[in-house]
Amino acid sequence: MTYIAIEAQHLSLRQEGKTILDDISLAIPAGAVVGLVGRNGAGKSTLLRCLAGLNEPTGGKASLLDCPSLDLSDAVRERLGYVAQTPDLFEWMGVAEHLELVGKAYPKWDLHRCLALAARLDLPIGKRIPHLSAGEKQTLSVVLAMAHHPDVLLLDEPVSNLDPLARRQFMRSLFDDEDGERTVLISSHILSDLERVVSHLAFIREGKLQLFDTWDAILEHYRLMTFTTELPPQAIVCARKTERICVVDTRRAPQHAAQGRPLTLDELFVELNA
Ligand SMILES: Nc1ncnc2c1ncn2[C@@H]1O[C@H](COP(=O)(O)OP(=O)(O)OP(=O)(O)O)[C@@H](O)[C@H]1O
Repeated sequence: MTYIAIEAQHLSLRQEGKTILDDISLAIPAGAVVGLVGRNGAGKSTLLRCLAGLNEPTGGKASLLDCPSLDLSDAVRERLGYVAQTPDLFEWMGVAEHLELVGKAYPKWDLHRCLALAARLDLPIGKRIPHLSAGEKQTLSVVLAMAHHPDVLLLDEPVSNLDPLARRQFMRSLFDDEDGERTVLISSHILSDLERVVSHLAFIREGKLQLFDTWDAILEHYRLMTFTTELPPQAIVCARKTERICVVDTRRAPQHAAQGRPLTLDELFVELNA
């Protein structure tokens, strides 16, 4: 039976009088690859940090593999990989030393896998950290997060500095057969990359979870159509009523299933943030 690998229950975070996460509830089944999308400042990094136990929420709770994020057991830590938006590297070290140091912290560290991944992603093993480009630093963070065969991966814009070839290689490496079932939550603004790999999408806006659904369901059932008052309100995903445009989940309005047209992920993003 599928279990919930990543969970947020009524997660909220207020900082300096501002609401950053607003009552987010999300249950991600094991094996899902979830794209986390939203505009700049929507709260994606903060949500990932709360899930990883790096930020303490002011309300609600987060858990990974059934373990509270704020009190992760060593066993769960060993099954987790996290890539921060800004790589957190030791500037005085070299790439090889980094791999060795982090490897010692993980009993399941796989040197063969680490070197294979580094080669596949063109990581210059011999360089020192200050001499790495932004993309190379990001690649190193990815290798560090993945070489111990994590079951859960939290990835905060891991490909933003990578060129298209490196991005493709990285996306492929997420699905290495040898790793079996892995749950991934990945934030990215590069929607075309997400389209190729995700099973689910989570849209976040101003700290609120707007939408969480499978990509297949979005493709099959979501339609962009003219807004009319005949549409059942519960079927309307979002609407620009002044322009008489809305997105409808036709599972909740089967009588309107032939109206309008399907949307691309880019279009859905625009409508949800209009
Ligand atoms: N320490 C902090 N104190 C106050 N506000 C903060 C703090 N950290 C982040 N914020 C605010 O929280 C909001 C969410 O930030 P977050 O970094 O989670 O967004 P994001 O969706 O990851 O954005 P981006 O796509 O630009 O990376 C932003 O408005 C940001 O300014």
